[in-house]
Formats: sequence, structure tokens, C-alpha cells
Amino acid sequence: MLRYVTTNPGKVAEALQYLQGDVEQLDYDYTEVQASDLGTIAAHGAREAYRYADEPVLVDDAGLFIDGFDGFPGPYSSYAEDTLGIETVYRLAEGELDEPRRASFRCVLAYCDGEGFEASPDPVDRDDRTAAAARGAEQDASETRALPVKLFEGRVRGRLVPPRGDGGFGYDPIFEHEGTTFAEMDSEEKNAISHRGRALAKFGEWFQTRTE
Ligand SMILES: O=c1nc[nH]c2c1ncn2[C@H]1C[C@H](O)[C@@H](COP(=O)(O)OP(=O)(O)OP(=O)(O)O)O1
Repeated sequence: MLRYVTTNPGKVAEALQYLQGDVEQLDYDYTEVQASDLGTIAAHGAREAYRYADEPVLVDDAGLFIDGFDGFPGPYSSYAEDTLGIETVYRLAEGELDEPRRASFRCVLAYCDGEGFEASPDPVDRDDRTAAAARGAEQDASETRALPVKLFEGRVRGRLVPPRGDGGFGYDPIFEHEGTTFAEMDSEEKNAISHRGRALAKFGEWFQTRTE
């Protein structure tokens, strides 16, 4: 049984609708390492979640990247949502940036089942490596390190607008794609074009060849 690891019910609704079949949520709050890219965070999370669950796991790390803010809040999207709230994030963009206030959603899915396959290289950039070394993270159990993880990424571009719509979750009301905010779409419409839908499509294709 594949476990979709997240504490976020909004993600679950979309992922389970997309994947169907043998997949269930695992409501497990893995350690989010501090890193500037989603892949590093998701890969660490998948190894930790696999060790916890001892079943194949899929971890979803996602965020909103605002072009004019050099990608902020990015990996810190959840923190910015909890502290500022999405309306304040929108108002900051409105106050600082000219239209169109371009942004993208990105999602990285990390799969781990403890077995060997051609894993994605860890997307550790120089800054992360320096930061990790400073924290003494090399000791980060070599056993955990060795677990192969496969990454799948999806992105969607759009622009920031005053909140509209009451579907979806998170930043959906302020993210407009081709004239419609994500909160004005149902989950099927959103999955067809979203960062998560795209990452799930890549994962599904790969997973199928793996289980055939
Ligand atoms: O499709 C989306 N539509 C709207 N907002 C979204 C979406 N995808 C990610 N987001 C936002 C929500 C949250 O502020 C952050 C994810 O943060 P992220 O750490 O990946 O997830 P989380 O803390 O909500 O749950 P968990 O780590 O248990 O999966 O980006």
C-alpha cells in the first residue's frame, strides 16, 4: 500500500483523486529540513517517513514562488501562510510589485520504498551543503542517507490577484491561471493543470512501469 505522507487535507483530496486505487494518507509530520529547494526537503522527508512507516511512501513538498520576490515564500510558504496569512502576502506583493505580479506554484513528490532503483541525485546546492556541514549534518545517519529516493517535479505559472473563490486550499484564492483562480476550480480542473497534478502525472507514469 502506497502512503501519501502529509498533514494537509487539501493535498490529500487532490492526490487521492488523482492516484485512486491503493493509496492512503499517512498523517505524519516529518522533519522539514531548512533548505532553499523543495527537492532536498522532500527527499529527507521521504527517507524519514519510510523508516517510520516501513511501507512505500510519497512525500509532497510544495510552495508559492513569487517572481518579484526572488521566489519568496517558496519553501517557507507554509510558515508565511500561518504567520502572515495569504491576504497579507497578496498585499505585500501589491504594494511592492507592478502588474502582472507573476508567480508559480511548484510541487516536488519524493518516493521511497527502501529498494534499489536509479535514484534522483540529491539536489543539494552549494548553500545547502555549506549549511548542512555547519550543522554537522554529515552525521545524518548514513543508513538513512543510503535509501534511494525518486523525485518528480511539477510547476505552473500564474499571477497574484486579490482573493477570489472558495475552493482548494492555501494560496489558491490569490493565484490566477489563465483568468481563473485555483480556488474557483474544482479539484479535477485544478489537477489537470496544477503543479501537483503535473508531478502526480510524472509519478504515475513511472510507478506504473515499476509495478508492471
Ligand atoms: O496547490 C496549492 N494550492 C494552494 N497553496 C498551496 C498549494 N500547494 C502548496 N501550497 C501552499 C500551502 C502551504 O502554505 C505550502 C505547502 O507547504 P508544505 O510544507 O509543502 O505542506 P504543509 O505544511 O501544508 O503540509 P505537509 O508538510 O504535512 O504536507 O504551500
